[in-house]
Amino acid sequence: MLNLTLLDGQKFQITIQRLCRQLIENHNDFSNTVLIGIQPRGIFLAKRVAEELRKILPNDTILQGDLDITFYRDDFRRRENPLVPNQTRIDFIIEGKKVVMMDDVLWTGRTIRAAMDAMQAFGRPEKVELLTLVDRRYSRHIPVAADYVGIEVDSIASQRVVVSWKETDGEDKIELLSEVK
Ligand SMILES: O=P(O)(O)OC[C@H]1O[C@H](OP(=O)(O)OP(=O)(O)O)[C@H](O)[C@@H]1O
Ligand SMILES: O=c1cc[nH]c(=O)[nH]1
Repeated sequence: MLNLTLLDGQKFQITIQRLCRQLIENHNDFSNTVLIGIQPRGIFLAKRVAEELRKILPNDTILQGDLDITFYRDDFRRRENPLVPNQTRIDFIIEGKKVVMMDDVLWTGRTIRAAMDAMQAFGRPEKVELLTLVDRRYSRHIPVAADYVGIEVDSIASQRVVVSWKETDGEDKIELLSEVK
């Protein structure tokens, strides 16, 4: 396996901060905006973004929840091994709110499609946006585009992008993994 580091350390943090500034530019305060991280790995991004926003806007209430999409996946019945669901934790109203969905990687777009379905159970938002840390370009199976992008990566299907987080993995890092034959 060949591991290429695309982003880490201070540059990783600067990218998160830039995404926060872009959110502030578009949303001003966060009184009508909520952040939703997609389980399992989008929640690390959503929590980090929420933490940074709270530092920049200490007087704002930043609402952040976790959305599990397991039962909305289009391959739910096709999997050989049963999928184990994660927790959904949305303890606020999303009806009429601006929702910023977050996931670490955007690839085929199927996770985001499932997230749109899963979110319907919680009401009708005024608007939904998508923030992703890594956009693997030209690989969509579904017409999904992100409104906020950390980095864009050109890659082939056999490669994999892996995002590591300081909180759980010991360091902030985005890697592109390629199989060497
Ligand atoms: O745009 P997509 O093709 O849906 O890929 C993006 C998703 O893939 C990853 O999850 P995971 O490692 O669980 O992959 P999986 O959804 O393919 O199982 C990642 O954390 C995103 O949620
Ligand atoms: O490269 C990829 C593709 C899907 N999901 C990931 O986490 N990485």
